[in-house]
Amino acid sequence: MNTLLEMTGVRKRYGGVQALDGASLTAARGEVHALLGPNGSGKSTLDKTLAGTVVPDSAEIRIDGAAARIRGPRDAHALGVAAVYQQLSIVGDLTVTQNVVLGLEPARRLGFLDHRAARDRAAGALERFTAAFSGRLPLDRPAGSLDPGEQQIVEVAKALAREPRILVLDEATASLHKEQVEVLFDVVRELRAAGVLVVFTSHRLDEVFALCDRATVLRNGRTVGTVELAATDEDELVRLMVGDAPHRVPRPARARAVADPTSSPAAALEVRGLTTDRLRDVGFAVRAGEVLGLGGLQGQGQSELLLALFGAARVTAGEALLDGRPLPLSSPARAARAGVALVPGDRGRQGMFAPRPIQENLSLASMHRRARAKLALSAAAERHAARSMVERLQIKIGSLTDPVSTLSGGNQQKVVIGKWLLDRPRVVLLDDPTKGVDVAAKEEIYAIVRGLADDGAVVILNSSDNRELTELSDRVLVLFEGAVAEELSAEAITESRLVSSALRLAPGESL
Ligand SMILES: Nc1ncnc2c1ncn2[C@@H]1O[C@H](COP(=O)(O)OP(=O)(O)OP(=O)(O)O)[C@@H](O)[C@H]1O
Repeated sequence: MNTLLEMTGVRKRYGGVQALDGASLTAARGEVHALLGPNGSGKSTLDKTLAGTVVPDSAEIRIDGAAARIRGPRDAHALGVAAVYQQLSIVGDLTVTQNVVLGLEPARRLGFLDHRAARDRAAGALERFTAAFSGRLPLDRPAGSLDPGEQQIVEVAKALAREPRILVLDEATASLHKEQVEVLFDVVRELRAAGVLVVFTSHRLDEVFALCDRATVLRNGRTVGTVELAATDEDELVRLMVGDAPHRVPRPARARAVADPTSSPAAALEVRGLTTDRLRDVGFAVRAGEVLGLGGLQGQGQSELLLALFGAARVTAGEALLDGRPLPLSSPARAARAGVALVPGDRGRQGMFAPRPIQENLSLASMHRRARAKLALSAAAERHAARSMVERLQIKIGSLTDPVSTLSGGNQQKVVIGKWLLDRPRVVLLDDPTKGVDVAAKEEIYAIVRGLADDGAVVILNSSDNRELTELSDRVLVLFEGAVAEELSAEAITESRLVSSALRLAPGESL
């Protein structure tokens, strides 16, 4: 093997948490190497150690056989390491070009930045995303005006402009549309052919199998093994990731009675003619105990529909009835009081209060309900409820009183989910809930969602993961351009059918 990178004995402690406890990683040039592990196992910390944004307590790093001292991002850049994280670092007010050249040192002429050279360099990096992509990124627009997927692409372009020999992609596909993921993968394959080492972190095992050559698995801050992906399967990987603990909650024979109109009660939630800036005349009915999936290409109004039902979009026409009574669509506070909960996809902005303690975040949703019942929320009750959710979702924390911002990405998302599920809502709106959540916790979340439905809640699920839609939905509405284009009944919900419905609706729109 043509080894390019060797990291051994990497240790990092944050306060009471031993994030890395002697982790190691050995990878070759011209390889796409996956870094896998449950939430909080230390993947991001290892990525950041390599990129110089985390300084480890101890580590031995060799690049191309030579000892490497990485004490900051500049050291990493000098050694040819560039990294892309899920949290964007682009500056919204700067143009795409300015962002891509940020941190590079473009030629200076007579003391001034040579903007043409900078622009050429940015264009060169964006060019790698194939003509289809770069043509769609307006180089002179403020990057803040682009959609999250495009912003993520700018981030990758920024890393490529450094012409790295090691590229770290840490959950870099999380905000991309499927089509954008494909283009990114083509770029990664080109880099591999050119001898670059790509270290790829993702919770999407389908992506890992599609793209990577080998995988190193971390658990509790230690490396538990490195495998050739061609010689392994998903079960083996999951076993390595979660150990011998039972990780798959057996799928209960879900009562399909809800799908049988003759045996089920009338619709609990009825939506009629719902129209907003992005929705056109959306109508459907959901029974209590039913999980309604939302499918289609991403960005066709699925998130908007959930926001509208949560009172967070400007509804210009239409109405929703819950158990025959009008559901207030004018504010999230009123929707929440009526028993509607939204588990948002974008946890950073909508789902939590990052600087506040974990236990407070877990109990915020239920607070108003208890206050209304004139029950004083004792600190002990808050702690007890939070503790049980932490155990159920295996949220990896130091202490319940630590700020949420200290948790790993996937564990933050678990807090957002836990917060709403503690409240036993009547209508549960899930917007890509398990993005970035590890396989074991995903199964636990699925079990909780099914449990809520079995207890009679109305569940509406938007997911970019077709497998998740097939696992959970009793029925799927396929959306296109803000309208319901097709309805798939239980028997028709397969991954291939979901993909073909989405694509068939948008001929020529696959990018
Ligand atoms: N800045 C920080 N302060 C305190 N603790 C931290 C900090 N960053 C990470 N940790 C802790 O270190 C551990 C490892 O976190 P890390 O982000 O590396 O995990 P991960 O494997 O990338 O998780 P995920 O899959 O959820 O992204 C976690 O328990 C996390 O809470």
